[in-house]
Amino acid sequence: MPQPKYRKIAVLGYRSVGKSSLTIQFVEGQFVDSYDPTIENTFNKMVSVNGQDFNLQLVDTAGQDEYSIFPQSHSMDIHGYVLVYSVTSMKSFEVVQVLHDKLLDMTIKLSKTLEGTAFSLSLSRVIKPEEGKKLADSWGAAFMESSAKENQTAVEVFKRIILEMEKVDGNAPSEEKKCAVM
Ligand SMILES: Nc1nc2c(ncn2[C@@H]2O[C@H](COP(=O)(O)OP(=O)(O)OP(=O)(O)O)[C@@H](O)[C@H]2O)c(=O)[nH]1
Repeated sequence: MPQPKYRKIAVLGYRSVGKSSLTIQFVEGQFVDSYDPTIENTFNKMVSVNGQDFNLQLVDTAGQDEYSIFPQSHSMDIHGYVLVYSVTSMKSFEVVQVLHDKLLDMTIKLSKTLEGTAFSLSLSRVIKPEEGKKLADSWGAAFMESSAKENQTAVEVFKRIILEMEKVDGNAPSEEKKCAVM
């Protein structure tokens, strides 16, 4: 069995888009209904993807807007980024684009996924899935929509970023096998 690979992932986005809920759903398997603005939280989780164990360190960052000064720490020792917007907030969709530009200014090789938190509120949806997909394609990033209420979609988000990081490392899997979360 190969040694676990250590990977650090930052979850970025505008305020109140569900970064913490998504991260906690993945790490603890529960949905947090209350809103408590994050300063910064770090979580650890072991996952196995395609027979390789990953020791993940997840940095749930404070919500940012276009005027926030991008913390230097968010560009150091990070292997992958999950950029989160809410499908119900145009502002959050604009902010991920600003954050992506800031990341590009700081880092050369980026693994990233764009993540639309779906909030299961299709009535108040303002960003169509096609728009998210188009933006992610223009970045060369993976794209998905998920709900922090559903464990499976939260797991899927982090599995995708692991696969993106593997691609950047030149370890593109020949075929998708399985993902186990421990
Ligand atoms: N219905 C629903 N509510 C969600 C979902 N994700 C997050 N929420 C709610 O949205 C609110 C904000 O979620 P957080 O996870 O705290 O958002 P955040 O992006 O971490 O916020 P900041 O720390 O301010 O940046 C909370 O009340 C959550 O319960 C979701 O997928 N569905």
